[in-house]
Amino acid sequence: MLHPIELPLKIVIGDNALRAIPSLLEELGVKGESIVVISGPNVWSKFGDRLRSVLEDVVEFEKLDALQASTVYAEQLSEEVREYSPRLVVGFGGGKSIDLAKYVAYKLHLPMVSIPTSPSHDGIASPFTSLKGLNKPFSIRTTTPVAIVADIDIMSSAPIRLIRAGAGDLVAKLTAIRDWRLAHRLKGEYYGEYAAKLALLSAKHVIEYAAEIGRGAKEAIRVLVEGLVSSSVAMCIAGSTRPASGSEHLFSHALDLLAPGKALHGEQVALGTIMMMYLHGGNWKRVRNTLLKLGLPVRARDLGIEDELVIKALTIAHKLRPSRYTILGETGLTWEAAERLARITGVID
Ligand SMILES: NC(=O)C1=CN([C@@H]2O[C@H](COP(=O)(O)OP(=O)(O)OC[C@H]3O[C@@H](n4cnc5c(N)ncnc54)[C@H](OP(=O)(O)O)[C@@H]3O)[C@@H](O)[C@H]2O)C=CC1
Ligand SMILES: O=C(CO)COP(=O)(O)O
Ligand SMILES: [Zn+2]
Repeated sequence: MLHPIELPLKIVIGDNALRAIPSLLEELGVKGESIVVISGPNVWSKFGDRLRSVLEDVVEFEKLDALQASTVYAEQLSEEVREYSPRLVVGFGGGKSIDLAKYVAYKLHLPMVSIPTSPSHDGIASPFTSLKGLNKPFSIRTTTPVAIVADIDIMSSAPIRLIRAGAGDLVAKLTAIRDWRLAHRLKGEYYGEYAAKLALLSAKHVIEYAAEIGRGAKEAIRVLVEGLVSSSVAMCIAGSTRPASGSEHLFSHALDLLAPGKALHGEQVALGTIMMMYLHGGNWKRVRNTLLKLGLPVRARDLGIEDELVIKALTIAHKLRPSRYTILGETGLTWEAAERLARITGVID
């Protein structure tokens, strides 16, 4: 079977990285052309002027609102963008804006540039998009950003909760990789050792700097962003989210169905990692301590999620993506096993 790998062409990370945009657009052959920027209202009111000042002398641009990460909204936005006949689409903001821009670019067969304003998850350089309203709660493949501009000044000003969530999404690779290896051994699933090692490296990287990231220290945000990019690249190489998403993500997807909007993606997968590490027989206490250092919640209660919902999520998680084998097995956990797991690991009282 062919295994095409699509990688971003250019990744610019650093202080005031927005200044690299004019030359980047020239390299991409869109100087003097029309482009569309998709961005949310908070981000645009905070940083819109900065982006405008680097774009206005180089391209004609239209800014469209990123309001909802849903398929209905993404389809509507695609039709609006089509009317401007742009040569390129930019996503400027958190996960919602980047995901919408990836989807629109995919629908219109356009290149996409990712300009994340928060280090909140590892979709910033990957070809995967999470939208509500799909008939599955997990991401779909859309388009790999042709370039990523990660401005550390802007990203380090994101709310601390978003920063910590991004670190949680990387800690999750500890169990995602174990699940992938298990699926390879038990089910003969393709396993890419290089992609797995790269994803694992991103987790080890944030664990080493957990205290600094937890405080939101600017130098540590760069470490976090590099980890997020590295995990994204692992997904590009694997051709799927397998190196980045295992049973801990299934648990989070189950919570999204049962308790939508309560907690951030990275917070939920981090909580899942404690429990899935216990099931894998690994050092779950070390995972828990890392989350504490990062300032991430280690109890469902601290995320406003009732104990009962945690147990329920654990019992349905295995059904959400039956093609992806994990430590939860094909039949999943009984209510009693799920309750015991959540109690032993301190996720519920
Ligand atoms: N593709 C993938 O692999 C993945 C995608 N996701 C998806 O990403 C989304 C969540 O992303 P997330 O970034 O957590 O949330 P959002 O994109 O919803 O952003 C959260 C809030 O933070 C604001 N914000 C972003 N950056 C800054 C900043 N620097 N300063 C101040 N405010 C800021 C946003 O403003 P505004 O409203 O202006 O945007 C928004 O109000 C979900 O839709 C989730 O499904 C999650 C994991 C993986
Ligand atoms: O969140 C992701 C990787 O961190 C994407 O995973 P899913 O494919 O499970 O949505
Ligand atoms: Zn994730």
